[in-house]
Amino acid sequence: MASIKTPVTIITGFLGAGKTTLVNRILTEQHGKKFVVIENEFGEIGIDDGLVVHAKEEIVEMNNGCICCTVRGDLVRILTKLLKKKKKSGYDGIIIETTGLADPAPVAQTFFVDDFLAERLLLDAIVTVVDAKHIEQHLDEMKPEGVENESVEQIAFADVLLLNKADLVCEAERERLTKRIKAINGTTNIIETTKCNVPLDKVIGRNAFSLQKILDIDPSFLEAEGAEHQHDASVTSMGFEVDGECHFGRLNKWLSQLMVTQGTDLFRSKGILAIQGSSEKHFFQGVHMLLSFGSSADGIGEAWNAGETRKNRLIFIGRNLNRSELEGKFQSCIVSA
Ligand SMILES: Nc1nc2c(ncn2[C@@H]2O[C@H](COP(=O)(O)OP(=O)(O)OP(=O)(O)O)[C@@H](O)[C@H]2O)c(=O)[nH]1
Repeated sequence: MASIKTPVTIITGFLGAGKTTLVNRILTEQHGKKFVVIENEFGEIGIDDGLVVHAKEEIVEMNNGCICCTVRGDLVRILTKLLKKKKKSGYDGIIIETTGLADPAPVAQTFFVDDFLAERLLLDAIVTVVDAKHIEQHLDEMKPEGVENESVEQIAFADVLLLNKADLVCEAERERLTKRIKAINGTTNIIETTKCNVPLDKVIGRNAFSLQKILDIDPSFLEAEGAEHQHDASVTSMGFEVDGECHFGRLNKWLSQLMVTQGTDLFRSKGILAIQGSSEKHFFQGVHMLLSFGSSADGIGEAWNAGETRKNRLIFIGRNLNRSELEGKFQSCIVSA
């Protein structure tokens, strides 16, 4: 007897575009559905678990590599495990948030080349979130020989595309960008958003993924070991964990300076922080030169538990980053006990 397949939505988009913002929207909106979210982060340590809203939904972290290459085996294992406990956990769908540097094609391929998964899962749509303020500089990047431009791939494979951060650009820029996006992907449905404010039925339950469309873009899509995906080695991720509480004034000054002096090369920065005198978990979010702060008091993540060791986790992704300098500067924001 044929059983109904479980829908899967892939949320992709370049670093800082608004993927987690969209996941948070899906997890908080009243839609009566339960989702399992698989979060994949680029780098040695994960931050996003602390940046998703505190929800009943299950969040599965994959932090030891990029979902489109090194940890694809892990993805198959996680999905297989989730399917085996579906009856018990009773979720309606699965959402996969890729890293900002992922090529979505190999992730999508997982649902066609693994027989067990192909029989039970339906790839509903690839939803690409685009940062209207910063995308052009990434589309324009010249990549080394054999390395794909991830931001182009993410747009090319989009079934639904959110042109996000509409608040940061004027209408003329949005029109220019829309033309550029259509030149890469003429069939995607483009929705302009601010903070991914989109009705959920525009992104979930779309049944929009078309295998034929993908085969037109990439004829080797179904070949199990299709074209090897290569990341741009000049883009690196630096993550570190530091115990203790930080001085907000010093931290703010350092990060603000960093965004100004290195904002072009610093694609993404984020961190979960313990701030002196506060029981909330604080976070910062940087996308190039834009920096913002927030805390668990805003409903993102949870406050520190009584007795929990105060630990700061930070990630910086970009080019020409100096680990010891970043770590040293952060250490100088720590208040001695
Ligand atoms: N001004 C503005 N900021 C936004 C918008 N959407 C998201 N942001 C902010 O952009 C930053 C990055 O958003 P995230 O949702 O974490 O982006 P992401 O794509 O998940 O980032 P990575 O997973 O690190 O690649 C956060 O500070 C968001 O609050 C928007 O529409 N307008």
